Amino acid sequence: FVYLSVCLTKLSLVSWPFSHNRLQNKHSVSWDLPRFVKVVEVGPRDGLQNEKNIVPTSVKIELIHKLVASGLSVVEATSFVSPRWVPQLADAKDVLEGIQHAPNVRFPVLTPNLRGFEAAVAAGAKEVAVFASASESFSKSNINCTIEESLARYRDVTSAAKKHGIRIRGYVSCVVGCPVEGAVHPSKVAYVAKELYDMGCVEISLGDTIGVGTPGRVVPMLEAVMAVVPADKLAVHFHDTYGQALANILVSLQMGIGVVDSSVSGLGGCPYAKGATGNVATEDVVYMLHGLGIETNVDLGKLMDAGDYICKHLDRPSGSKTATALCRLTA
Ligand SMILES: CC(C)(COP(=O)([O-])OP(=O)([O-])OC[C@H]1O[C@@H](n2cnc3c(N)ncnc32)[C@H](O)[C@@H]1OP(=O)([O-])[O-])[C@@H](O)C(=O)NCCC(=O)NCCSC(=O)C[C@@](C)(O)CC(=O)[O-]
Repeated sequence: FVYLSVCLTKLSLVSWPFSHNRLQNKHSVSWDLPRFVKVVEVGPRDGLQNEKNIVPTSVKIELIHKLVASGLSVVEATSFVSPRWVPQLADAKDVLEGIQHAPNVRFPVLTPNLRGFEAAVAAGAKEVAVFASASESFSKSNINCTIEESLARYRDVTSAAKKHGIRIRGYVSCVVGCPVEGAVHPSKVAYVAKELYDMGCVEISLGDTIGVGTPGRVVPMLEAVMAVVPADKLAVHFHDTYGQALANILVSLQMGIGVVDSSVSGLGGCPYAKGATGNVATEDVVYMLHGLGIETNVDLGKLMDAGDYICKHLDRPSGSKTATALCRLTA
């Protein structure tokens, strides 16, 4: 009986979407949620970049294929950064050349400078991402330059990308807090986001790199950014260090965001952000979105298969609460 009632509760949570209209409230945050959310899977890049033991290229490629098989249409594959800075991703060229490219699936890769961009294009990249920071200290520790220097580099990358017809995404890190400077003012985030948007980034992903944000801090940050960049050009990227990521995603959706970054099994952490844990788990995000009646085109079972594959390889339990709970139910 206990088993049955747990299953029924689970089913009811998954299959009875919220009535969007019934839940209107009086405040600025609305229950008018999007019908579809694009989930950007960053596990193979953000998830693996911090792993000490080198993951074989073949395992990275198989992981990417499993993620695609689950229905994800954007999988960030790797980074063309200095192998001295991120040894785990030194096989970027082999990963990008080894994956099976499908017509409706995009595989963006991180490029910190023109050199990385050129290497990515030579390996077949059709989409790249540049990554700036809203915090001066984090910019220094992550890419060894000031915010302004990074923006100058990215102007070179974006103009080269335009010539090649390559889609370009921009990240802003430390949108709520910085591991060195503490709280980051929303105006700094808005400034960097607008610069990236103006230079031609078609989507700006706002990263709570160390996962310190709460909805109370995320809402004013988004308000500041949305005053200068349209909401439909924004994505959110939460790490789950303090267990706030799903709450932060929910308020972001309520404010009109329709793109969410996440990492299978909650893998991740930035090598240059001490103490930061993984991204919010994709399985948890998909479970919440489906529970809200929001479509993602992602098959949760197949996604869990991808998570299981990489967790077995890394010899660690999944960081996804959803995957853990559903595995227990079926054990
Ligand atoms: C930007 C640099 C290269 C500057 O690094 P540098 O040391 O200042 O620059 P450099 O020009 O002196 O280059 C150092 C070495 O790297 C080489 N190099 C130079 N560029 C490249 C390249 N593209 N690809 C391959 N190699 C490269 C270069 O040739 C040289 O080689 P060496 O002479 O020592 O043999 C370095 O700091 C770097 O690679 N940083 C990347 C760090 C990184 O990937 N961090 C994690 C990203 S996660 C993040 O930012 C947050 C995000 C996006 O996930 C969102 C969030 O969570 O909030």
